[in-house]
Amino acid sequence: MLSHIRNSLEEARRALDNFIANEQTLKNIERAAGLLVESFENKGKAFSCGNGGSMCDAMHFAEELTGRYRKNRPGIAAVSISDASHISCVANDFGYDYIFSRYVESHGRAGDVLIAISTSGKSPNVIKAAEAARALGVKVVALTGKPGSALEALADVCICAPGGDFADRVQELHIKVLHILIELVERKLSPGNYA
Ligand SMILES: O=C(CO)[C@@H](O)[C@H](O)[C@H](O)[C@H](O)COP(=O)(O)O
Ligand SMILES: [Zn+2]
Repeated sequence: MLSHIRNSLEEARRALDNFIANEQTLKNIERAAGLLVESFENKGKAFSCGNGGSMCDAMHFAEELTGRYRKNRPGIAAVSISDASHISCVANDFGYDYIFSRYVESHGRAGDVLIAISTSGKSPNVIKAAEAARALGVKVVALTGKPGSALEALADVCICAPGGDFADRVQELHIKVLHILIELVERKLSPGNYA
């Protein structure tokens, strides 16, 4: 048991070390934060979506913008596409592949930002959301695993977080990226919190 615990933590440390060492990745995080800040400053909003653990990440991201991250400040317009009644209706009537894109089509406006999260970069519903966003002029920030995915090809900015053959290490990097994005947005929109 102990060796599995140690191995898992060391694997996570290696994934994080490799991630930090990629200068382009850090620049992409900076660019993604810039897109979010520009959108919020112009009365835009952020959507976030993903499947399974990535839906939890999408929810986590949005609630810390509308609610609270480190310190109190005015709410910021962000919504995760996770309403169960919407998802059950669209999945039932149109198909699971459309659960996110239909929402983006309903609420998306040019200048908004979609945070599209998929560890494989292959989930059809996340890809369709990115396609719907592009068609509307909504900027796409993709969080994926290995570089070269279909989702990356649709993104204005892609933050690739390679983490091996499984989703878990990738997701652990994604939540770090999401927290950094929130912090960068807060630093820009509520600088007093970081004085
Ligand atoms: O959280 C995990 C695995 O850590 C799973 O629930 C995982 O999110 C699901 O298998 C997703 O369906 C994977 O989708 P994606 O990341 O490839 O788009
Ligand atoms: Zn958090």
